Amino acid sequence: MPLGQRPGDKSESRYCGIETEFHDDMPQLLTYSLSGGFDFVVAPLVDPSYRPSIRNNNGGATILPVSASDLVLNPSQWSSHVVGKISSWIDLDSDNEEVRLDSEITLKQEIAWASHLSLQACILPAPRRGSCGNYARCVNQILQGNNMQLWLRVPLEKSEIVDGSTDADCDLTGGRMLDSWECWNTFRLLCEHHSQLGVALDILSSLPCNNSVWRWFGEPVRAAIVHTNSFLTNARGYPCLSKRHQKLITGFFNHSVQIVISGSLLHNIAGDSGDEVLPAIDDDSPIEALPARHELKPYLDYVAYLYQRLDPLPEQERFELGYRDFLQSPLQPLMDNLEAQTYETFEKDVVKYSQYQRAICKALINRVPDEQASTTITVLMVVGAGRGPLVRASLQSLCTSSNASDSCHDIFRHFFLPQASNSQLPVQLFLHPVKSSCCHHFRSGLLAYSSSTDSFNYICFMSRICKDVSKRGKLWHLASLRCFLCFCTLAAEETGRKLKVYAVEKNPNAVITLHSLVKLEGWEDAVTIISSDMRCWNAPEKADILVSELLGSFGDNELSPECLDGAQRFLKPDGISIPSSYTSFLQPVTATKLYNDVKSHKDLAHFETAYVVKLHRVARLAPTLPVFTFTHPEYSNKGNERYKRLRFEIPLDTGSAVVHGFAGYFDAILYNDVHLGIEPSTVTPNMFSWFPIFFPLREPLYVPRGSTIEVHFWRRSGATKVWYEWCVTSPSTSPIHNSNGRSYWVGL
Ligand SMILES: C[S@@+](CC[C@H](N)C(=O)[O-])C[C@H]1O[C@@H](n2cnc3c(N)ncnc32)[C@H](O)[C@@H]1O
Repeated sequence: MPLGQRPGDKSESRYCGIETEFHDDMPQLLTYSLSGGFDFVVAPLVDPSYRPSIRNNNGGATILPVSASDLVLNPSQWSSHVVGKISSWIDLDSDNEEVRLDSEITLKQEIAWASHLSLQACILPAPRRGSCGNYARCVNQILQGNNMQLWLRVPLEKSEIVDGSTDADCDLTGGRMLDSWECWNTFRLLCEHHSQLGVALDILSSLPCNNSVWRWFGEPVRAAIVHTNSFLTNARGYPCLSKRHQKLITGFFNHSVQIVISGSLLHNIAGDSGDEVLPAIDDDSPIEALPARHELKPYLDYVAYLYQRLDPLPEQERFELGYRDFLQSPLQPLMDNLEAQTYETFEKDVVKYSQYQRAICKALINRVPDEQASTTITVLMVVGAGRGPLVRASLQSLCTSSNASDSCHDIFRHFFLPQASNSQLPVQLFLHPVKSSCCHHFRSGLLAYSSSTDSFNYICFMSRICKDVSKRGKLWHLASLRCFLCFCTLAAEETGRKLKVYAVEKNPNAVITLHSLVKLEGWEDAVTIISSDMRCWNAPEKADILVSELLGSFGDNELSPECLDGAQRFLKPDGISIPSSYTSFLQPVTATKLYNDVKSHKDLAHFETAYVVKLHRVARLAPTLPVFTFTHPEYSNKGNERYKRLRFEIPLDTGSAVVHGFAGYFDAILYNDVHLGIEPSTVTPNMFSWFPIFFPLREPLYVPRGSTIEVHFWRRSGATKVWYEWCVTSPSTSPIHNSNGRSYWVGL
């Protein structure tokens, strides 16, 4: 039975398993575990006393001493409720040849039996020593001809450095263990990063430091085995986990990692009768219910409590679930014409347009003093207008371009946000009639701030107000002075600046929409539509303000610099560009899933291509560093080619790590203090127009503890295209990726 109902969560981490000993009555074992509330068992399939050589020497039975015939459960029960546990005694790198051979035979026999049962996964015991070459060879061989997932068991353990030891030392049983991640890394390297090889992490009572733990979130961790001796005891005698353990388990829930409880009952909970809930097995089950309470139920209950305590997934996260770690080709809005569907998605991002509107508003106020507001006409050109959202934002900024309106956004935030969830919010007599055209502005302003869980209430609230406006032609209000200001501001078209707008767009399909928008909104007097590439349009006059949104996930990667260089010809010498600058950022990441997806194409070109991707199962190994900055207008002759060398310091306590590539982001200054971007430390909240970009490496880069990663990035251009090249020179050297743009480029 799932741990709980978390709206939007359909991931594996809803299910919790239990590790069991060998039991020759599998149906009974399963019934006991499922009726105790667990969803699956991690169980040995073969009697642990079995040794192939002993059987052969004795000339004994040739059949495996398995826990049950395949017939005792049906195939869907085997595959949904049983994870096989390979015998823990096996030691494929033993110096003792008999043990080694027995181990190899047993491993193969057990996996063959698990495949026959259609199990989804088997857990492999942790390597017994640092040198695990033969173990890895056998597992690799099995992986080549089998669809089953194999999860290598590894303790989540990293001790301090012992004098005379090297980080690569790894002995999981002999007490010299320094970093279990090293052991995992060696094993998966030997198995060539096979996509069916995962990790089952043993969670012990003490945890290594945070940096080293978070490394694992870029690795294919499938299960976290939490031992009962990791649990503390609360005041009532029940098991609970330390704050750090809780945080870790929450991290696992958010990364689709399944929890498995292991060990024996260590908490004596007097008088706890606990109501039994029988599992909902919808399979055609021959299992007879055994209602005995499971002795580890208190541990399960605690894990379920942690799960149920999670916040529901925000609406945006839910919408983006399907995009997590899904590689997409970046858009090429210059070379290609975007489709209606793509514009539709852009236009839903109210936060983005709200930021633009704020920037335009501030620029208008700075450019035209109040006393000249009614006489000065500002020429504003939206270059790359698409279907018109920035034209709308520009015209709406008129309503907020009086000085009083400077604080309009703050008023929205401070006055409405705390009260909007109050469905009784009074709409009272308002001193100033509001034109219905302001209503749209007001709505988008509020929606821009409606990203909290209360968004539904905002919308309800707004629709009530809007209804009032349209019914009576004016809005009534008598609340606080701040609110009065706010409404005055919204109603202040007559005090706002005067604009003449040009909307320049090269996509003829979007131009059709622009024409109908202008007609629909009655903007014919204010807006002129130009169907042209901004780089070759001969403007009839010069612009005071040039507004564009030509940004990609990496800032300049949709060729904003080249387009705006072409457009600045028709910007007045003292004119303003919105955005005024943008900067790209990079950081090294462990991203096994992305690496495997790129590798699955089996060609070089995919390793030399940048992808747009909603990063999820990644470990960010160092803070971001800025890469390329472009400012507009740009009157120097420095051109748009760039080169940057970056040095990333991985915190010492992280330990060693593997880098599969670099995550890229951008931040743009729209105007003065108004910015927007996706760089993690300054990200614009609730904006969803851009996912990060990912630049892969052809070979995963092993980064020993305490080393620096030195990366080189180039932005290069030719007559028809722009492209990036990249390489690593420390701690080891990679080839230069995408030389001359042979695999990936953006068309001019
Ligand atoms: C990222 S979209 C943004 C569209 C719109 N501003 C929005 O926010 O929805 C970029 C738009 O710029 C247009 N565009 C790109 N390069 C252009 C150029 N050189 N001249 C004119 N339009 C261009 C594209 O066709 C596309 O409609």
